[in-house]
Amino acid sequence: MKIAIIGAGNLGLSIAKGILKSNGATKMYLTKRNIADIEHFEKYGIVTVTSDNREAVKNSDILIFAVQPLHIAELLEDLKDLLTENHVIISTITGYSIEKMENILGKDHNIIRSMPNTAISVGKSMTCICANEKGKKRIELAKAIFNRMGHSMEIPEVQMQAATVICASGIAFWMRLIRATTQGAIQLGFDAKEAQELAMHTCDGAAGLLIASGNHPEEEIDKVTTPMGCTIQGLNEMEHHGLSSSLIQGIVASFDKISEFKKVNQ
Ligand SMILES: NC(=O)C1=CN([C@@H]2O[C@H](COP(=O)(O)OP(=O)(O)OC[C@H]3O[C@@H](n4cnc5c(N)ncnc54)[C@H](O)[C@@H]3O)[C@@H](O)[C@H]2O)C=CC1
Ligand SMILES: O=C(O)[C@@H]1CCC=N1
Repeated sequence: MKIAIIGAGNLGLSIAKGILKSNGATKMYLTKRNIADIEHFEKYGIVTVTSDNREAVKNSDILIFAVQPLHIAELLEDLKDLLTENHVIISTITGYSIEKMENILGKDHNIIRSMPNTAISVGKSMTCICANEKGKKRIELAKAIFNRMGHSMEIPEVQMQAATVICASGIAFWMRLIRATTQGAIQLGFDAKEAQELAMHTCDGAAGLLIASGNHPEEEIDKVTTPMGCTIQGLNEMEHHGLSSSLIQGIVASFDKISEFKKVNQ
């Protein structure tokens, strides 16, 4: 598979690392306007780093667009004469609809909209995807690409903004919870490094338990909360201070903000 990542910034490079880690390409182009800080990727034999998007498109089958929303329209206009019905065009652009892409490229292209997160660099992204009519035939291929780098879910396009909050911004929300747990552990006497190790692996274990068992979180909580014990004491104190409520309010605030972008972009 020949893959081009157009816009190798934070997310684009995370995807590149995920592809390299999973041996997901035979050839990979990474493009950026100023390539100085990504040239070292050429040490991986399959990677070509260039600021020439046209060269990357001409030599690739799968095109992953990861530029800021502001730049995508101009970029597609510049490249549209090179895009063929065989290309699989995958956008990661927040808030940029399939309709907008079709308005520039027409309906005869395989267009996939995706929402990965930065954990794609370590093969652990939760990636949501949807496709235009033509691209539906390629959605299994897109899922296979993202499944090599984590887990994917096909969703209706109307849920893309919500998926952005839960999965892409979600990485930051979970990081903050891990940091808070780390701070708590330091207060209880662990050094900073140990504290983070305890917090990260406990978090990983909690998610792993649910993924492997398919259980509801509360079922697993019931197994930990000894009556009159320390777990329920801690949990209830957290809830008195609004733990669940604060998370939900944050998620809704994030969604309100992304919905505002959408209005501005329309
Ligand atoms: N950072 C994240 O966690 C996530 C970001 N996204 C979306 O992915 C897109 C990229 O986000 P980031 O990587 O955070 O942004 P970024 O700003 O780090 O990366 C964008 C890259 O595109 C390059 N670029 C700009 N114009 C270009 C052009 N004409 N040709 C080639 N490269 C060009 C820039 O130099 C930059 O390196 C955004 O649309 C964002 O909404 C989606 C999910 C998660
Ligand atoms: O914070 C943001 O607006 C973008 C969307 C998802 C991740 N970064």
